Amino acid sequence: MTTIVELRGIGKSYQTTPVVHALQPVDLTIEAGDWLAVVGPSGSGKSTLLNLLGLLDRPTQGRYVFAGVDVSTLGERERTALRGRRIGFVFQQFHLLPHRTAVENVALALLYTTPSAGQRTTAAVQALRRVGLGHRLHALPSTMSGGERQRVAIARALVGAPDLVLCDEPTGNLDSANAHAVLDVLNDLNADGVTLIVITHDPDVAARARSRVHIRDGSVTSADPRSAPSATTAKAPA
Ligand SMILES: Nc1ncnc2c1ncn2[C@@H]1O[C@H](COP(=O)(O)OP(=O)(O)OP(=O)(O)O)[C@@H](O)[C@H]1O
Repeated sequence: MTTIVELRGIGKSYQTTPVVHALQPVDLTIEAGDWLAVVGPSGSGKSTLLNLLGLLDRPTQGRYVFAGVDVSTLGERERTALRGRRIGFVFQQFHLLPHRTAVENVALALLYTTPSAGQRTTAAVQALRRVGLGHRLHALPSTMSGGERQRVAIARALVGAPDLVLCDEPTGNLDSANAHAVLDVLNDLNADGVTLIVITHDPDVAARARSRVHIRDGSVTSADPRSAPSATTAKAPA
C-alpha cells in the first residue's frame, strides 16, 4: 500500500492575542485509494486542517510527509511545485473563469506543466468525460447548473492526475439533486482509485466517504472506536 498523507503530531496555533490553538496535535494516515471525510461544525478547525493538508499553510508543530516527501524540509517554491503537480482542489464556490468554456477552464490547470496546447485540450476533454460532461465541453459556466459547474471544477482538479484531491464543502452551494450528482462522481472517481479528502459539516456528505474523522474545537477524533483517540488513523475498510 502507498501512503499518501502521514501527519505526525501536526498542530497549528495562530499567534494572535490571545493565541488561538486552531488544531491540536493530530496523527493521520491516508493510503492511496482512501476516501476520508473530515466532519465538524463551523470554527472547529476544518479549514485549518485543509490548508495544512494542501500545503497552503505550515503547521506550528509536527511532521507532514506527503507522498513520501517530508514537506517541512521544503522551501516555498518547492511546496508550490509539489502542490501544483500532486494535489487537486475542489472548493464550495467552484472558482471557474466565467468567460472560458468548460474545456478551457480545465485545460488551464495544465498551463505550467504541459507545454503543448493540444495535449492540454486532449487531457481536459478526457477529464470532462470522466465526470460525465463530454456533451458540455464548450459550454460557458453561466449556462451550466451548479452541479455541472462543480463537475467542471472536479475535472480541473483531476486533469493533472494528482495523488490527492482535497474537497472543501464540495456540495455546499448545491441543491440536493445536484449534490447527489456530484457525490456520485466522487464515488466513481474513488472506485477508480482516486484518493479523496472531503471537508464538510454535512453528515450526509460524510456518510458517502469510506471513513470519517470528526473535528471539534480543534481536536480530531476518530469515528472508528478501534482507533486510539490520540492516534487517529483513517484507513479504508478491508
Ligand atoms: N488567521 C487566523 N488567525 C487567527 N485565528 C484564526 C485564523 N484562521 C482561523 N482562526 C481561528 O481558528 C479556529 C478554526 O478556524 P477554521 O477556519 O479552521 O474553522 P472551520 O471549521 O473551517 O470553520 P468554517 O466551517 O466556519 O469555515 C477558529 O476559532 C478561527 O476563528
